[in-house]
Amino acid sequence: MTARSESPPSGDVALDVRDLRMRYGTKDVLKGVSFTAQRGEVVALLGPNGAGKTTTIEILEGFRMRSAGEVSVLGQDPAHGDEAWRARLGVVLQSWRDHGRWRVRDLLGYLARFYTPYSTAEVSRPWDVDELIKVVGLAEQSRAKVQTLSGGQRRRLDVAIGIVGRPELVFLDEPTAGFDPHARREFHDLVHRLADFENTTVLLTTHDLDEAEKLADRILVLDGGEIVANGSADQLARELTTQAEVRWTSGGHRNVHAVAEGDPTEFVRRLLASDLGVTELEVRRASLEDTYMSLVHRAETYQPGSDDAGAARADQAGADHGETDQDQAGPGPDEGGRTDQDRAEQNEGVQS
Ligand SMILES: Nc1ncnc2c1ncn2[C@@H]1O[C@H](COP(=O)(O)OP(=O)(O)OP(=O)(O)O)[C@@H](O)[C@H]1O
Repeated sequence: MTARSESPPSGDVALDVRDLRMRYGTKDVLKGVSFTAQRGEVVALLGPNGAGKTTTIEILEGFRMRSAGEVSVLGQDPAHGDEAWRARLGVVLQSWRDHGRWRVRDLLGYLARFYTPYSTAEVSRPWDVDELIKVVGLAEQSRAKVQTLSGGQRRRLDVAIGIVGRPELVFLDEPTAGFDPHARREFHDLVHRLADFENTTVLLTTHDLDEAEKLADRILVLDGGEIVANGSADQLARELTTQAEVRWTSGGHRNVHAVAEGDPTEFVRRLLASDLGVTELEVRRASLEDTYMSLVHRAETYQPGSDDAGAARADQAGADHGETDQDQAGPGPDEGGRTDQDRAEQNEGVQS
């Protein structure tokens, strides 16, 4: 591993990842991933199955050796992290099935004791077990055997185990998989509490865009081995998909027009000024899900040298030129950039 070539991160930086690369055999899974996370920041790592999220987290936790790149986790290279450094981290893995015969409180109490030597003037370790049990919503199950817990309760226990040492940085790999909406909301409150009151940095992976939007200060989208987006949910929706959909009814037909770039106001103004007899006008901004899908789609179809790239571009061109009758009847020129899905919706709108 090379020495750090740039200045070390400031004390407010919990995670500093530069040009991280990971190769399994001949397969490059991470191709130069760079990002930082500040103390107290909640960062969500999104990406399709197999994008390399778990690999990234495992490298940052020190469980997996990277192929190349520079990584600093709480000021330490995880490849050389000692016990004292590890005590400052919390880890919640995807699945963990063990200690079934232990009772919830006994297990947490047992694990908590390992953190006592790592208590500092700034951070008192471990977490008081009874308080922690309340915080994660397991007070009623405190005396229950772990094997009797439901899936959601079990996941809460996983989280409790991950934070019992009052970590400064928590890695959560798909923490709410299997949660019901109530448990999910309680978990979100817990993450906010960790970040806001304990100044804990949280790096979580999720497939739930709604969750990423609600929880994360910043969203990283990993695809094709690279970070293809990095920003708040609002920034991603604003900067990456400027697309909006204008829907209206005229002459008994539903219509959809995708405004790919800029402000839909001008289109709407022309629409209303036209003699189309417009009713039920609705302007819908791209959601985070739209943004995410278009990002991943873009990253997957536009890889240089990929056999699919030409076909994908041809598809895109087809979509751009695939004007429907309704487009021609519309109030102005097509802003272009529609996807196949948009086109399908348009056709559906025209025919309905
Ligand atoms: N130990 C390993 N040996 C070889 N290949 C691996 C190994 N671990 C992961 N991979 C491969 O690396 C890629 C990234 O896997 P990873 O588990 O990091 O993705 P992920 O983004 O977490 O996926 P998911 O959303 O499905 O959990 C996948 O193609 C996977 O098959």
